[in-house]
Amino acid sequence: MTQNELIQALPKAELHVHIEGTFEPELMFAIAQRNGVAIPYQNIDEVKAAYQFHNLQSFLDIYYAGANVLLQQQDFYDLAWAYFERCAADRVVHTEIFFDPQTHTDRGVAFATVINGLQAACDDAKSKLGISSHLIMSFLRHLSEEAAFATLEQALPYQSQIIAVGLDSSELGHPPSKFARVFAKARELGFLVVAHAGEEGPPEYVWEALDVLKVNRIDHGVRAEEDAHLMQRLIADKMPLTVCPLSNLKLCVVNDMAQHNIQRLLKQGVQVTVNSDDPAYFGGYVNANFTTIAEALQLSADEIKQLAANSFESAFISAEDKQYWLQQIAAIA
Ligand SMILES: Nc1ncnc2[nH]cnc12
Ligand SMILES: [Zn+2]
Repeated sequence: MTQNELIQALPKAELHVHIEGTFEPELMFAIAQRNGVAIPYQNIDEVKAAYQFHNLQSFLDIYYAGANVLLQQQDFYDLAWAYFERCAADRVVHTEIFFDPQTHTDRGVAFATVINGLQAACDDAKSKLGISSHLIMSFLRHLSEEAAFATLEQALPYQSQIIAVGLDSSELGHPPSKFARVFAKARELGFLVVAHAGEEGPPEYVWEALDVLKVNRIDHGVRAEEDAHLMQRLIADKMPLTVCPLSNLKLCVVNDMAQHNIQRLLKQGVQVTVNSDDPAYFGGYVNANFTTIAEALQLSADEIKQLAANSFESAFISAEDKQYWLQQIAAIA
């Protein structure tokens, strides 16, 4: 079996994907047209030409603009369904999907419109494609903690459909500690918690995510490598990092995939996983992330299998389900 055949054959879980970041230009045009919303592009080539980023913020500006065309429940359904079809093609059998309610509610779209559309697609993914999923509601960290509290309040009627809360958007200048109280409240209510930390931000932000927010997983976390004590802590706690290689390359977190630290982190015993983050913007879904690092870093078959196994170890699924998928992985030669 070639490396790419192995990657294709392995069952995988995706734990770091923003549903708004799966918005392919073709679907964006179709939804813009049916909703009568103008977009600042004439055609698909113009869209793709605009996707040149030099840091996180330059991406976020374009990402939030793209989300503006999403208005109806059907739009959120179509967005998520298109993503699930990509999962099926990549043998992603379980996915934990971020959505950013504030990106939509701040434009006057009801919370119910967003979550009902996404949930209907999750239900169909289970019944038609056999893909299980969870939703993770992410707070936008460039907005206030008060706004995050208001969003948490809006989510309460849907709590059974939301496994965790997260923290995303512009990292620098918005440390995890800014959201200490709202995360404490979310934990008290029974939500699991995750946070983007150590993508562009320093190791101190990863410490805060661990010690102040008390996260169950760190999203990105690649800058943790700069702090030896933090590395020891992540390893001792078996703290998952949801790493997104193509994202890191496109947002200039790394300059060259051959320099990406995911293999070093793996070798040191950090529980790293491979994820797509915003695949419509960064050039590929889960398997493209795997194949790109496998080639650039010369990953061994065992390392590739370990990364797939880590995705289930790190998922918010039952011990029985973890065991089942780990056995499936072990059975692949
Ligand atoms: N990579 C990323 N970092 C922070 N916020 C995001 N929102 C969508 N993608 C993101
Ligand atoms: Zn992300």
